[in-house]
Amino acid sequence: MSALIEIERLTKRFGGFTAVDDVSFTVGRGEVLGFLGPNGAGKSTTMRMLAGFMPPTSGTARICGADVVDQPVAAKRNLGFLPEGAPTYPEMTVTGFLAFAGRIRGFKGSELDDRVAHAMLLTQLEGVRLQPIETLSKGFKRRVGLAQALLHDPPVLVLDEPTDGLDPNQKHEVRALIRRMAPEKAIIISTHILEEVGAVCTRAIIIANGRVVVDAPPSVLEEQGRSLDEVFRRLTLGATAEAA
Ligand SMILES: Nc1ncnc2c1ncn2[C@@H]1O[C@H](COP(=O)(O)OP(=O)(O)OP(=O)(O)O)[C@@H](O)[C@H]1O
Repeated sequence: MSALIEIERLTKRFGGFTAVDDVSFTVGRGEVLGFLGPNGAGKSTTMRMLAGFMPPTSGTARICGADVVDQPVAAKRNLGFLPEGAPTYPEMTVTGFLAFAGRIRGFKGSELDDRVAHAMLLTQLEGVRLQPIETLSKGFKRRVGLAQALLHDPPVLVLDEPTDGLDPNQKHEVRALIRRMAPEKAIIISTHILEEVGAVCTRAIIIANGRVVVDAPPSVLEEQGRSLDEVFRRLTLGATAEAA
């Protein structure tokens, strides 16, 4: 079976600046891809294009075979996307926002209630279910975004820094949740926490200046006698200095 995520020669230019430069890779079911790179490397821009939030300058992205530009509804049906930052609609309560997201996905009645309750259970949000999102701490806001991404149990998850702002216990919980879901899904997570890659990822891609510089399982990178931290610095320090 073909890969659930297919990115081919994806490129994004902002004026004369190339943020994502000819990036190609695929992710199959059962893979958790760690997407790494220094600040400004192009991770969020790549994820936004894959999620259909930003049109590419050139190249294509497909989710379960559906092109994110030409077949956006089919692509989004199979995608859960956690963008950077906090969920929109800050004045909504947690359940209000998740029910709204569920209705947009076409759920109603008891199925909608069940999906909202299950997503809150997975992300441990029951204690704040009636609180407006704007009054939540950063970590809880992050978990609301994650609950929204999981609501329809999609086969593809694209999670931009899913553990950003979480306390150590919650980081542990979210990593365990990703590992539990992994066999059935294709998952991309971006992170700056290199230990997270060893903990949850089956594969790591490092990008620098918008280009892929490494694509390998974390164990292979570490087998070369270097820690992932060393590999990261060796491959990206030059790139950052060049860009500066
Ligand atoms: N809408 C935009 N207009 C102009 N430049 C942009 C826009 N969005 C992103 N960029 C630039 O593209 C580059 C890549 O940004 P991106 O947010 O994808 O990086 P990142 O790898 O996710 O970084 P970080 O680790 O800091 O989140 C940066 O130089 C950024 O300033």
